[in-house]
Amino acid sequence: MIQPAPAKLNLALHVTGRRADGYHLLDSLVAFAAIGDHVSLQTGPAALTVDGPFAEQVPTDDSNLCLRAARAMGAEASIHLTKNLPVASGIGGGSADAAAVMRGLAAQGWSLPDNPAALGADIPVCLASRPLRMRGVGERLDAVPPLPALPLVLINPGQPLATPPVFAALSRRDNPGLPDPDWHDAESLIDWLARCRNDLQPAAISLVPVIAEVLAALDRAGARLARMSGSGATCFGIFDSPDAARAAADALTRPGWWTVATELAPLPAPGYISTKTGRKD
Ligand SMILES: C[C@](O)(CO)[C@H](O)COP(=O)(O)OP(=O)(O)OC[C@H]1O[C@@H](n2ccc(N)nc2=O)[C@H](O)[C@@H]1O
Ligand SMILES: Nc1ncnc2c1ncn2[C@@H]1O[C@H](COP(=O)(O)OP(=O)(O)OP(=O)(O)O)[C@@H](O)[C@H]1O
Repeated sequence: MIQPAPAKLNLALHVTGRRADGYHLLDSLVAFAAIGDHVSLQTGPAALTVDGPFAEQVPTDDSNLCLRAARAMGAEASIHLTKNLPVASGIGGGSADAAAVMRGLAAQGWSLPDNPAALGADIPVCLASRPLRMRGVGERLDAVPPLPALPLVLINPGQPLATPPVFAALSRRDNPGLPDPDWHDAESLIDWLARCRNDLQPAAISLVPVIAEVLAALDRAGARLARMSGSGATCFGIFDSPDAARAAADALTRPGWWTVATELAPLPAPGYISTKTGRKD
């Protein structure tokens, strides 16, 4: 059984506070791209094999989030991961993989872990794998108006960036939350997004300055809006048409950069999981 593990995009991400345990309170519009990793699962002794363009950057020992997800469900599974997404890149690769394993095992009758977020703050939203407003430290998920088709270019400049140092480099942690979700087409969504930010972006640029170059390159290539996702370093640009996105991706190919033209993922197929209820849709 093959499960998609689509790339997570924080189209907007506001940091609104910090809990006593050091985790940050977020308010984020999260969506998923039509590109991602894949996991396939077979019953059998716990094992992991990995292929794909970024296979060499992924740990294959017990620390791999695929194996940790299976273990958290008490399941024995032989897992094959195709790693198409850059690692430590702000698009949730490891969380998407773990969520895909959980979805696959749940479809085979295993129960989801009591607290999927224990493996990563992004796992609840990746389990749902549909556009949502994410709040708290990732556990509060609310529906949003349907998102329009969005032609996208994703660029990762080839420098892995771990999440904790980006949060640590924040200069403010008490920013206002997102404006009320209010869009009905691509134009109104872009207008709404332009009123939002990624509060982690300046902190990430202070650690990996090439992120600013990626954003400027997306702007120059005609992006209607260019922004970093998550804790970086991957950035996305929104374009007027799939042709414009493809042309920009061709023009923005640089040695060491991962550049892809894509779009938002279609809504999840039957079988995806709502974490609030733990039921299959
Ligand atoms: C930045 C986001 O990608 C936005 O979607 C996520 O909030 C991060 O999700 P994630 O990578 O699954 O994060 P985790 O593996 O749970 O946390 C990694 C580290 O990031 C910091 N962290 C993470 C999430 C959060 N709300 N506040 C934090 O301060 C903590 O130092 C934590 O130890
Ligand atoms: N299946 C996996 N895929 C990617 N990374 C994994 C996996 N399992 C464990 N890891 C480890 O998790 C770390 C974070 O990787 P990941 O790609 O999830 O980060 P990220 O893209 O920054 O995620 P986020 O958007 O949630 O911040 C990596 O340094 C890697 O060593």
